[in-house]
Amino acid sequence: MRVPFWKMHGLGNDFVVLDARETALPELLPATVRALADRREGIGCDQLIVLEPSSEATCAMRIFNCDGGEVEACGNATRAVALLLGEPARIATRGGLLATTPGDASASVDMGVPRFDWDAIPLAYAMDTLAMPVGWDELEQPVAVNVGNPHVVFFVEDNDAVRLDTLGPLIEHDELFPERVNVNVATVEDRKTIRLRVWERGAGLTRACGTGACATAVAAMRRGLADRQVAVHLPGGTLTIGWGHDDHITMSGPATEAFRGEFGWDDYA
Ligand SMILES: N[C@@H](CCC[C@H](N)C(=O)O)C(=O)O
Repeated sequence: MRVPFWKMHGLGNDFVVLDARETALPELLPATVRALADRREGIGCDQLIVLEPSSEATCAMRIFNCDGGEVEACGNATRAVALLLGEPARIATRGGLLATTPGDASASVDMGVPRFDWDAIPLAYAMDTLAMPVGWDELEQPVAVNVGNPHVVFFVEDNDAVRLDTLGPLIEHDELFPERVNVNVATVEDRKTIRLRVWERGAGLTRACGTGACATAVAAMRRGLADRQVAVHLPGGTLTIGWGHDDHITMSGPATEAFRGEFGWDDYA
């Protein structure tokens, strides 16, 4: 079976997008996801995205990290899919129903309402999620936020100096996080500007993470460090994040189609 795909990215966080809205695909096993995502032997991506039909939305979007695991949310991929759909849409994800508005090589997404209760993150036991009494070396007292998927956010003097390649996996796999966690290290430049690096659950260091930008912006706003709209600068570029008085987060930023192709399913199954 030949399967067409789009290769897309949002600020360098890249995706292989498969369209199963009209023609169903065979069952997607974790090993197939890993093989397609492999940058040496496969097509290569941080996340594999599958579009499916939905009775409640324009389409459903399934999200798989490059380690093969299926997850609830991906901000950058939602903007990429918004661009593919080409008109205002509602996209059903495991993390919630998202309203999207495409622009010219960009898109805005209503990312829904963030959650802060310890069991909604989820954490293994009850604690204050605005200043968690935990630490890993120089990373201490993070904020925990669920924006469809789980995040912890550490505010530091200089986020470029943090050894995220070693601390990220330690924190991701800590038993405090029963569903693992995305790890954000952020430096607040001023009330409208944040610098961010992200260790993504199931994908490692990426050029950008849309949900990480949302979680970090909301965490900074809850801590009283930032205004209700901020520019979040990631290694791959900048996202604008707002947290409205209706409690909804809005994310705006670029999305890019890199190329299209097709592959033989049996080569990866
Ligand atoms: N790159 C994404 C997030 C992808 C999922 C994440 N790694 C998780 O496991 O929750 C984004 O742009 O939000």
